[in-house]
Amino acid sequence: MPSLKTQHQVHWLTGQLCEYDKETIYRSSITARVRFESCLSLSVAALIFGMFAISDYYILGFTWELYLLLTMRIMVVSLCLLLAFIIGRWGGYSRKLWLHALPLWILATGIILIVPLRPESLSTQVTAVVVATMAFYLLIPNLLTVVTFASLYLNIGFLVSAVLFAEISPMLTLRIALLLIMANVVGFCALLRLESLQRKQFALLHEERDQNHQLLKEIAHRKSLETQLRMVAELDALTGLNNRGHFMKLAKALLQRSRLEQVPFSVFMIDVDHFKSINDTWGHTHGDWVLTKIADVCAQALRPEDVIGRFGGEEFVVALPDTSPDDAQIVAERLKKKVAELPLKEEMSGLSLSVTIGIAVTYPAEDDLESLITRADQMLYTGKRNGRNRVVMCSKGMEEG
Ligand SMILES: Nc1nc2c(ncn2[C@@H]2O[C@H](COP(=O)(O)OP(=O)(O)OP(=O)(O)O)[C@@H](O)[C@H]2O)c(=O)[nH]1
Repeated sequence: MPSLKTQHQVHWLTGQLCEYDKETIYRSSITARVRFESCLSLSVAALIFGMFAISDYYILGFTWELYLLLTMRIMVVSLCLLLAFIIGRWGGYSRKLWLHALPLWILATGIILIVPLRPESLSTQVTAVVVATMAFYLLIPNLLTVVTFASLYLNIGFLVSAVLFAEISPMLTLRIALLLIMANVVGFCALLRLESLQRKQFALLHEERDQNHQLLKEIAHRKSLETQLRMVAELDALTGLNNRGHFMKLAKALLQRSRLEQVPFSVFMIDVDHFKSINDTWGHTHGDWVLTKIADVCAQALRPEDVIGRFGGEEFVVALPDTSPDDAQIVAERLKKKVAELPLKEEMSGLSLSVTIGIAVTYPAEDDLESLITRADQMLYTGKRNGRNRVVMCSKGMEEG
């Protein structure tokens, strides 16, 4: 089993997985979370942005600047809420990246536009820009690349706007620039760490899941091999019946149970009559076919609790627990009849297929299996001697019938 040592390459600057396919899978896996969180945080950000209209009123009073600001805020809030709704319904990083970038750029534009309309409250606005920058990086879930560009746009735009409309001194410009750079560096590094950690964790989980999947496949493969091996060891390849060894094992267990339950136990030895001539006349393939058909008849005619085996060649053996001599006779006759009625291949129409069945019954089940089989075999050969196509019974204390 491979160990969990694969290094998951995360890009040092973007925090994204270097393998495109893995990055796509990662983005798809977080789609639902991204939709919900983006929708929520964008809505909150838009509403907070809108609420600053109150301070606009206190600073500007009913002036044309206030109306302009109100119009701008309403547009920004409406657009952001609309985009938050769209992202909540359909947004995901994997394909619609622009959809996630757009609200950040709209918010940034809104913040930049405040400077020319309220140049006297620049210090408050610097704080607002720093807070907005940190919110871009850390609160609104987005890709590092998307956030970085939106944040640079906000910061550079704000600085240029401050120089142009608030006419700040070079020294103040430098101080504000340094403050904004610091906010960006902190935000960028924090998000970079977060992004790469999340992806590494995801990649590890994914790898672990792959390995578990591989392990399950391996287990299933081994189980199927085991089943195949068991079948080879226990079943006859031609007929699918138990082979001799496995039959003996199962039949011994049945005999033991019959002994404990004090019920009769019967054994059939079944031999196909004149089977050699079937082989000689139609070939071994047809002979094999006949054997499989007889095996099917046995399987269908007997109870599920009876154990059937191929004893060798054209000879079958059946163990029937809780079966009295009378019942055994009836079952064997029925079996013989079903074999005789077997529909044969067209070219074998001249064949009258039959079996001879020797039965041995023990009650109480005091004999061992080997001696029961020997007695059934003796009955079988009695049947063969007496003309075949018959059932011959011998039970303990009984003469052959
Ligand atoms: N097609 C085929 N023939 C088999 C198989 N195993 C044994 N035989 C053949 O079965 C034949 C058994 O012949 P015999 O033992 O003379 O028995 P029989 O011809 O059925 O005669 P009776 O049992 O006395 O009625 C032999 O020719 C074997 O080669 C098998 O798996 N497939």
